[in-house]
Amino acid sequence: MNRTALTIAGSDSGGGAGIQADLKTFQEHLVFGLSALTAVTAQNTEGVQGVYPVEIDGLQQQLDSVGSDFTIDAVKTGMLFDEARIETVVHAIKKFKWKNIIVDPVMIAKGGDHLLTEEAHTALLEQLLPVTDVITPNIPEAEVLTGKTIRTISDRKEAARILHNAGARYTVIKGGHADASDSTNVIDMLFDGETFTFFELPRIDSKNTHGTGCTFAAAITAQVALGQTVTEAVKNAKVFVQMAIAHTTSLGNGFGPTHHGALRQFPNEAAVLAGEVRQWED
Ligand SMILES: Nc1ncnc2c1ncn2[C@@H]1O[C@H](COP(=O)(O)OP(=O)(O)OP(=O)(O)O)[C@@H](O)[C@H]1O
Ligand SMILES: Cc1ncc(COP(=O)(O)O)c(N)n1
Repeated sequence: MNRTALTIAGSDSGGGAGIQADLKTFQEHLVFGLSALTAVTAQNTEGVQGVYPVEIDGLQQQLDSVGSDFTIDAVKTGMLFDEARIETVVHAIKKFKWKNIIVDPVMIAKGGDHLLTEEAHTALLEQLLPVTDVITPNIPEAEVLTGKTIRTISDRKEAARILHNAGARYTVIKGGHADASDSTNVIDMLFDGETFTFFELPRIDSKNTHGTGCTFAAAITAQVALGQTVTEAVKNAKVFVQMAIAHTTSLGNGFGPTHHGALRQFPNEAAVLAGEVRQWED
């Protein structure tokens, strides 16, 4: 295990999203996980009970500690909380010349709690996007970042172009949220600035989807750290998260976490699933 990935995100005490989802996902890929916490959340499957941002000095020192000591193969950002923390993260990315920056623009937890202040949206667009390799918004996040309503695939394409023009080399607009074009399948769309690539698998009817966005972006990060192309990374991450949703064991009383170890536990099923991903370009 000689590849490393750094997650810069919030802690989810419930273990299904945030730093915990990221580190579990890195470990499942045999990538050594490093972390810098932006905030501590008191959270479970029923919601977010409290948000406690880490002091800016504390965040900066974590980034300096890992950046000055480790070679980092890929970096993932999740909950960044506010503009000051975004600036601190962008400063570290530039200072340590980190490459392979995967940005999950986490804004609102499933229960509706804000994990990023509204004032920080501009900082995300103007400061973080120019250093971003892959951004992975869900549909509501893509709508906020682009100011466009997204209902159709063609709306999604337009949003991806806007995010590309804002600096993201690759944009993945995920389809977990209401996808008018097809409700029995979930389509994730990748844009590299020229080509749109679509990845489709059946929608799983489950309420245990807490942390799917974090897990998906962390799997992309791990795959990229291992040297995969972004296209392969997105496809493999989709299989990883599909397995994780398919094998949840309802933990907690609300929206339960996914099973991060499912692909390892059921390798034959995962191999079959990998062959079932419908992938096409446009
Ligand atoms: N019910 C589902 N069945 C199958 N795949 C799903 C389902 N929900 C989400 N996914 C997949 O999980 C990943 C995350 O998608 P989603 O759009 O839910 O992101 P998100 O909203 O950021 O996640 P979160 O709800 O954790 O914030 C994508 O790869 C998507 O295809
Ligand atoms: C610390 C932290 N980071 C990210 C999420 C988003 O995950 P979800 O939308 O599945 O609640 C979260 N709930 N908590």
